This record gives sequence, structure tokens and C-alpha cells, in this order.
Amino acid sequence: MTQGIDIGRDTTGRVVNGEEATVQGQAEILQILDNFVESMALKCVVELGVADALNSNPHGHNSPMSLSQIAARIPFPNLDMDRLSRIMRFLSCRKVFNVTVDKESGETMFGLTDTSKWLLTDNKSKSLVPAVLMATHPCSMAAWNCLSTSVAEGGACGFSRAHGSTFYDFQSKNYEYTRVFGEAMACNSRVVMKAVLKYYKDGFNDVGTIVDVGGGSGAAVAEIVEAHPHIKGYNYDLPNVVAGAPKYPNVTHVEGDMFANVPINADAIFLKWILHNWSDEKCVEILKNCRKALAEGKGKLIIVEAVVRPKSERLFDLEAQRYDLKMLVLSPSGKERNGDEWKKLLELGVRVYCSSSSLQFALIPSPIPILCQGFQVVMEIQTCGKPIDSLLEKVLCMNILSSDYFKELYRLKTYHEVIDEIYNQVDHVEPWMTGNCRGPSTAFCLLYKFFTMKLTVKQMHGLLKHPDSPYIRAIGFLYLRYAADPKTLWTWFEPYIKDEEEFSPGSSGQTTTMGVYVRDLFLGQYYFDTLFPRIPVPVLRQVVSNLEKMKLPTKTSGSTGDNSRHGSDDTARRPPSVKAALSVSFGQRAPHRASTRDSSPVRRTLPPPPYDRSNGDGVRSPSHRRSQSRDREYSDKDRERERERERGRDQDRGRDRDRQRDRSRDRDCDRDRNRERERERERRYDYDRRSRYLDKRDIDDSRRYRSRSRDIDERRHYRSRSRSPSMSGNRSRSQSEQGGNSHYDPPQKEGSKASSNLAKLKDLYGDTSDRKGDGGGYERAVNRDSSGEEVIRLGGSSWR
Ligand SMILES: C[S@@+](CC[C@H](N)C(=O)[O-])C[C@H]1O[C@@H](n2cnc3c(N)ncnc32)[C@H](O)[C@@H]1O
Repeated sequence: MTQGIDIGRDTTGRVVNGEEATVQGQAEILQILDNFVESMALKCVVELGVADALNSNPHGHNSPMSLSQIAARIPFPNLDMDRLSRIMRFLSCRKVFNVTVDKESGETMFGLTDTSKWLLTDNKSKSLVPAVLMATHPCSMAAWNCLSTSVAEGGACGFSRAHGSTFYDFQSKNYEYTRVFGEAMACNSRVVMKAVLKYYKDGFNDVGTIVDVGGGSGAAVAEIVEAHPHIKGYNYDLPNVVAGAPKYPNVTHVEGDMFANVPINADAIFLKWILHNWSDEKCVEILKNCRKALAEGKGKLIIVEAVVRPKSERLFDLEAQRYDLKMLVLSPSGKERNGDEWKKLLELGVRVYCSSSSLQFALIPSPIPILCQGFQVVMEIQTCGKPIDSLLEKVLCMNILSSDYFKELYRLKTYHEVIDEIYNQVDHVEPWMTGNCRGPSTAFCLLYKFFTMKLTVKQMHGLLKHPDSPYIRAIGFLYLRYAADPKTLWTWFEPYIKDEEEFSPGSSGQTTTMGVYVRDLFLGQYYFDTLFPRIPVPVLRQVVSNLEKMKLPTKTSGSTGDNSRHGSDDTARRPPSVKAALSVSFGQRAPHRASTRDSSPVRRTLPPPPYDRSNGDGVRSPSHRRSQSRDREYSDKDRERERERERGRDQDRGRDRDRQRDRSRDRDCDRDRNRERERERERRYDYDRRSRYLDKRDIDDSRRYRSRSRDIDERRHYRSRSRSPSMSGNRSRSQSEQGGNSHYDPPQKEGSKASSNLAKLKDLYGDTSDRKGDGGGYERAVNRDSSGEEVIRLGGSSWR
């Protein structure tokens, strides 16, 4: 260390002593402070047209010129040559112009550089002249003089303080400033659009109409339609802006207010440098209006914006930060956003299908680093607004959340994977499992899985029209019945109200048509002994009137077990164990049913004989496929085992009936006195039964799961090739993400044998503390939509 002298480093990393460092600091401050000198010198040469003069050399564009030759081409008769020469000397020093000495005359000669070529006015796609004039305009500069007050006092921004009105209001009264601003934007557009069209060119292929919202003079959309003549372009902006906009081929100017609406239906909306003018809340308003203008269930939002990076590493990084301060001065809530802020905003304003696996910010040759990203806009289904866990009856919901099967569904990451699972595992759409397997049905677990994924309009259409299985369709209708805004139900259901596809919603095998099922979903209050969300009376009245007009029945047919809650079909009965379990575990009784007490065990435990509806044209009918899958699932051995189990169950049921009868006799004698005792008995009974059941179920489960898993793998292998080319890739990705192999690993039975029955009860009946983990984790997973695009689920786990 040098004695007595502080050692530091300058900005280039060079070691400097204390005194030098101080001087260096001074120079840096002066450099920052006096940057305005560069701006003003630039403005001067732009207003004089120096670059254009140099470009007009008859000896060639790049031939240098003396000062007098330049002056001769500048249309100002009283030009001050001395002043001009000092400005040229300074800007040459700053490498804006090239300077040489003529060997013959000894005269100083000036020429254009790659920098000063950007100051040419006739170099349309490579000119920043209007940007220079806008930035240095007195109205803009006045705003900067109010910067410190706006920071110190908050409230109005610099521009509003300087001019007494907001930036865009001021423009509506000041034509000249509007023109300067419009030209600056248009010049920027010409520069940036070259890059956008180069880097995002394929993104426009599927677009027929595009609206440039806040498009200014329309320069950007004009570039788009010029490059893609198949596109019809609209430029949407405020009336005063549109009034002064030039005509462009294939572009229609439309005036309006983007906060009120976007009145043009389009395949794509283009938003360039709009959102940076506004707060998140205002941006959400704009984004929502944009979404409404996009074709239902599809549509693309293309956003071009700056992205602020924390460090100034790349060419335009510092410029993005400067733009942020420009926003701070010019608009009350505008700002340039960093990557996280963009994600947050888009999460608030629009769910997006992104064309890459994460938001990517392209650095492209433009005045600032830009986010140029096309987002496939997702239309969410208009929901009733309830949280997911209150869409279904509480007991059913809790049973689903705590069921092993539902927990295993975490492995399904995409809409298509859930559809596959329905195809493979669902053979009725009752809420509860049939036979001795007491618990929520696979259909309802998968329905709940869909709730957590918040299906889009496009996905819903995919479900309702699905050709592979009526159960896929039925689950789609159930999703709507439970989750959609009741006011929207008729619109969803109406096209299917006479649908002729046959299937059996219940486990009895009794068939009905999809149309009848859909009507029953409307008209029924109960669904196989569970309660449906209420449809408001006026909505229901309208539905009934619509059905009457269509000459269709207005009473339920009973296809959903809902002729009445008490008199429903045998197969709709809630198993007594479930009823008992619910009352014990959740302090909530399942609906009381005489038939449940009687418990006549008509519930079908063996699969019904496959009925073949093959139509002879080689197309597999859903029932045929299902029977095939059942055939595989239920081998002869399995059938024998199942029969044994059924015999055991009959005995169980006999015991159940006796106990139930006892209990009801007790109640008749002295209801009050016995109520507590009965509860205790129920608890013990249930606990014992559960323990027995669980031990038995452990064995059954692992058998069933193993056979299912094998079967699923076989079928997936076949189906992933035959149905969805994207699925195999997805599957392997999601599996590798989980670090698992392709086989389902049954729950860890051996180790868990030691765990207490209490833990098992908790597991079975719902320790809802892990609910979040079930529902939240995969929300952010990268999914794939039906068009094969990656999907970012920006939304959290809450239902919106
Ligand atoms: C920063 S400029 C961007 C212009 C253009 N998108 C571009 O990149 O060149 C913002 C544009 O939004 C327009 N604008 C502001 N408020 C608007 C409103 N309420 N409705 C429609 N356009 C609006 C302005 O007139 C201006 O043209």
C-alpha cells in the first residue's frame, strides 16, 4: 500500500490514489450533469439539417465536406459559422461526425458516421430525428424541471405540474405537440417494427385481423400489414390522434377510448408501448377490454415493451432505465417494468399461453431492450366466483381432497393427461365410488382436478365435444354445472340439449342420452344424493321456458338419481359407511335416507356385461373401449376375487342393517337419552370397520393400483401415439420433473403398516392441512394447450 495515500479504482478498474479518485469522481459527475449539452447539440444539428446536408454531397454520400460546403446546403441565410464550427467540433469529439483534414487545402472536413446516419430525415426506417425533437421539445423539457417537486411532494407528475393537465389531455389541446409526439412514436415504430417482424414473424401467420390499440398514427400496424398482406389492420386511438393520422393501405383508423372498450373483434391485439404509460390497475382495465375484443376461446395478444434489467450489462439496458424516468416525468403512474413486474401484471390482467416455456425478453436492435412476446390469450370460463372447495358439498369435497386417488392425480400436469385419465378410469359419473370401495368416485376426483386447473373456454369446448368417451363430456358438463356462472349455463348447455349419445351416468348401467343428462343437470336439485349449487329462480324459469319452447320435458328424468332425494334409484345410494364416516369425521351428517338404513345391496360391484355398440365402421365406440378396458382390468382371477369380496360384503351389509335397525329402535324409545350413546357406538363401529376396511383396502388397493398402473401404461403407450402426438413428450417431461419412472408406485404400504389407525382415519377423512399442496403446486407447472403450445399458469391456487 502506498504510504499516506488512499488507493481506489476508477470506473475502468484502474488503481488510482485518493486524489486521483476524487478528480475522477468530479469528472464523472460533470459528465452526467452536462449530458444535456449533447442533447442540445444534437437538437441543433437536427434542426439545421446538418446530417442531411452532408448526405447530399454530389461527389458521393460518404464524401467529407468542409464547413462552408455544409453551410451552403443549410437553408438559413444568417448562419453563424463560428458557432456551427464549435458545435461540429464538439460532436466530432463525441464521434457523432467524422473529422479529417484535407491534404491539399488543409481544411477541416466533416463526414457522416454510423451514429450521425440516424440523424438523416429521409432515412425513414433508420432515423431518430423525430425522437430527438420530441425529447428536447420545450413542453417535454418543462416537465423535467418539475421532477424534484413531484418526487418531494408526490401526486401530480412533472408534466402535469408543468402544464396543468395530463400528457394525453394536453395533447388533445395542443396540436403541434401531438404531431411531434406522434412522429416520434412513428419513427420509433419504424425502427422497432423491423425487429419485431424479423423476430416474431411466424407469430403473425395465423392472424386475419389485428388491432393496434393505442396505435398512434398507425405506423406500427402499417408495417405489420405490409409485411403480412393477408392481415387486415386497425389502428385504434384517441379521436384527436386518429384525426391527424396518415392513410396507410389496408389499415383502418378507429377512434375511441381503450379504457371504455376496444370495439373491433380481432384475432390479435397489438400493444406497443401502451402498458408502460399506466399503473397495473389501469393496465388490467386495458387488458380486459382487449380480451373482450378477441375471438372467443382464442386470440393473441402481442405486447412490445421495454424490460428493465437491474444491471446495465447490455447495449440498451441503461436506456430502459432512462425510459423509466421518462415515464415517471410524463405520466402519473407509468413505469418501465422488470421481468417479475411483467409477470405479475400479466397474471393480474390476462392468463396467457406463451409461445415459449417462460417469459422471454428479446434483446433486439431497437432504441431499448424490448419484450416482444406474443401471448395466446386464454378465455377463462365465467365462474360463479366461489372458492374451489365450496363448489361441491363439503363432505364430498373433503373426501376427495383426502383420497389417495386424488392425491395421486398430482402427477397429471396437463388437460390432456386428465382427459386420458378419465378415459381410462371413469365408468360412471356418480359422486361416490360404487361397491365396497367407499370414497369419492374417480369421476369426481378428476372433476376436482379440473377445478384446480381452471379450464379455459377452449378446453371446455374440447371436453363437451370430446369424441372418445361420453364420460369426458359428462365431466365437462358437471364442471360447468358446479363452477360456471349459472347465468351462462344455458349458453353452454343449449347445443347439447338434444344430444343423442347414449351412456350410463350411474353405476347401474341404465342408459340415457347425453341430452337428457344435460337437461337433468339443469333441472335437478340433487345429483345422485349430493346437492347441486342452486340455480337462481329467474335463471331456472328462463331455462324451463326455453325447454318448453323446444317442446322438451321440464321435469327431471331421473338420469342423475334425482327424482327426489329420498326416492332415488338404488344405485344412487350413499354407502352407509360413508354416511357414518362423515358424521364422525366431519361432524356433518350426510343426507338422511331411509334407503341407506335399509341398505339393500343392489349396488353393482362387477362391471356390467360389456354391451357392444360398435357401429361397424371400424370406429371404436366408447362403450366398446370401456368394456375392453374392463376386460383387461377384471381378469377371471379378479372376478373370482371380486365375487368373494362381494360375499363378504353381503355379510357386512347384513350386519350393517341389523345395527342400523337397532339404532333406529333405540331412537324411537328415547331419542334424547340415546343420541349420545348412539354417536359413541357409531364412532366405535366406524372406527373398527374402518380399521378392518383399511387393512383390507391396503391389499385391495395395491392389487388394484398395480393392475391399473400396468393397464394404464399399456393404454397410454398406445394412446399417446394414436391420439396426442404431444403427450408422450409431456409425459416424459413431467415424469422426469418428478424424478419418477413411468410406473405408478403404490402408496408405501409396508412402511405405513406400522402407522396408527388414527393416522389412517386422518388420511382417509381429510387432514385438509395438505390441501394447499395438492392444489397449488401444479398450478405453475408448464402445461400444454390443445394446439401444442406451452402454457404458463401464472395464476395462483385461488379461484377467480
Ligand atoms: C406511448 S404511445 C404509443 C403509440 C404506439 N403504440 C407506438 O408504439 O408507436 C401511447 C398511445 O396511446 C394512446 N392513448 C392514450 N390514451 C388512450 C385511450 N384512452 N384510448 C386509446 N388510446 C390512447 C395515445 O394517444 C398514444 O398514441
